[in-house]
Amino acid sequence: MKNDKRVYIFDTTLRDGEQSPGASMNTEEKIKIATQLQRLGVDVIEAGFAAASPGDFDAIRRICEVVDKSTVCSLARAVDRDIIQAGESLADAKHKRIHTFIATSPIHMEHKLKMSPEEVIRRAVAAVKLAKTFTDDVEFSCEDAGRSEMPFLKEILDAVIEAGATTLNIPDTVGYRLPQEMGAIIEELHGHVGERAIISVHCHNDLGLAVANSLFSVMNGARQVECTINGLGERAGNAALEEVVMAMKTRADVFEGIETGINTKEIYPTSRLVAAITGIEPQPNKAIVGKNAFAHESGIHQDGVLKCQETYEIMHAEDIGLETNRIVLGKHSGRHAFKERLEALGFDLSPEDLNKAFERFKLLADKKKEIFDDDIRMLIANEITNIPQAYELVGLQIADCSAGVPSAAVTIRHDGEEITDAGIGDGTIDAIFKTIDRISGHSGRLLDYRVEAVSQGKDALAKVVVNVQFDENNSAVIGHGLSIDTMLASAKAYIGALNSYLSMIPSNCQIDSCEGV
Ligand SMILES: CC(=O)SCCNC(=O)CCNC(=O)[C@H](O)C(C)(C)COP(=O)(O)OP(=O)(O)OC[C@H]1O[C@@H](n2cnc3c(N)ncnc32)[C@H](O)[C@@H]1OP(=O)(O)O
Ligand SMILES: CC(C)C(=O)C(=O)O
Ligand SMILES: [Mg+2]
Repeated sequence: MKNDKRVYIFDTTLRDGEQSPGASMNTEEKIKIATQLQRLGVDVIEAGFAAASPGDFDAIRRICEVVDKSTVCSLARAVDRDIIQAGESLADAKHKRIHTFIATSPIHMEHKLKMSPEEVIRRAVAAVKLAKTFTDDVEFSCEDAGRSEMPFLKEILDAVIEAGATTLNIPDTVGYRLPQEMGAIIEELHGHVGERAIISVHCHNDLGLAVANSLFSVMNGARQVECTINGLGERAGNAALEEVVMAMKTRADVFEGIETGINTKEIYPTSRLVAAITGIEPQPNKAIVGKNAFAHESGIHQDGVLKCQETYEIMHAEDIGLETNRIVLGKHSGRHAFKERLEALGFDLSPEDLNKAFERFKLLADKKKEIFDDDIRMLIANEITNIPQAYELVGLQIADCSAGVPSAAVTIRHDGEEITDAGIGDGTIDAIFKTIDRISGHSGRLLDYRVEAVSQGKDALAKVVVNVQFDENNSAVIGHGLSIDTMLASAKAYIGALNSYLSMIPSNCQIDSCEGV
């Protein structure tokens, strides 16, 4: 490791990030992001490419009005017109940088630029000199440095340092390099440049190595890292700022006191803002800012985390500005996590009831991807009640009601015996309720029927509430039913109402003995 400890974070979300297909942002949106990037503590905000369009020029100009701590940077080809526009776009910046670039790899020089290496050096020097007339802070990039020849890189870097460049950026423009290779390139260039300028890296993610390559570069002397929020950027994107920063923080033992100016608690809010504005959501399993990055789904992990967070967490959700980690209840969860969530929701169940509830929870989790708090509340309210379950639904079959007569076959357990019957109705629900009436011998009058979705998603539970009057001398009773299937929830609700009704009448007053009373 080299001695100097400060690594500058150069954010290019508004420039290279905007080069992600579909990520174009308008001026107001860019201002919001720039303001948040400053709050995050980035050292340099690359606000755009002034010559690209009047809109880009205007956005850079406006960003200069609101950003006063971070340096605002404008990108330009090694072309006079671009550099003049970059300089003009930064006129009002408190701290300004012009970033000029030209490709240095044989393939780019020959086929794209159609320039000799000598011409490329001449253009680079002229560009830096012109940029210097606008600001002292000039960055020069050797585009496609990852595929450029080392002697030529050294030659052009010497020339631009002489012309006044203060930061030398070494981009792996096409994401070709492996971490050890990138580290070796940076080590050699850092050794060559010494204290004459800051070495920067700009890694693309074509092989998924942008962050690794950036980290190896830092280990070998790079003191500026160019990166973007959520890893946005041309093609497969750039190195993700949040990953670079959190890797150096979490593995401070390896990075030996390396520091950035980033307030990591602003990482998550910044990520959300960029996702909301660009409409590009990080994948759920994306490191640091993905929806699942601090979520634990399986019972063994949940148990471990509940006992000691560090068993399965190398950093904490709070470090990046998330309120807390997430224990996701689902089919892989165990009793510890389930009990903990019940207690958090205010349920204090006996061990026996907890076991009962856990069994129901597992059955539900087999059918539903994620169990939300509302699902649990309903599950408990519905299943752990003191109402004796005189009748219990065992099975339900309904006939296709798109043509013909709606019908239902219902199996109910009563007094240890399973009874099956079938009936027809004016609709499927009517057929279900009438069949339950036939089996139980109680005839209910449906006063109200309501159905609503509990929790979120396509597989949300259906909650059915019925209000039924089973005899004229008693008031109506409410029944609740919960299932991912609305018909099943309806049958459960109706049977629930029946059980409530039966629990209200004297226990010796069974239907047989009450007949004729
Ligand atoms: C690796 C990167 O991310 S580089 C940055 C990418 N960003 C952008 O391209 C920003 C958006 N770009 C644009 O709006 C346009 O491309 C503009 C305004 C910059 C230029 O548009 P045009 O003048 O129509 O040129 P066009 O884009 O078609 O071609 C690029 C030209 O610039 C030349 N060029 C490319 N890079 C450089 C450079 N760094 N320095 C000098 N010339 C360059 C090319 O050789 C080509 O020149 P030619 O017209 O003589 O063949
Ligand atoms: C303009 C340069 C720095 C760039 O984006 C790249 O080479 O990827
Ligand atoms: Mg780039």
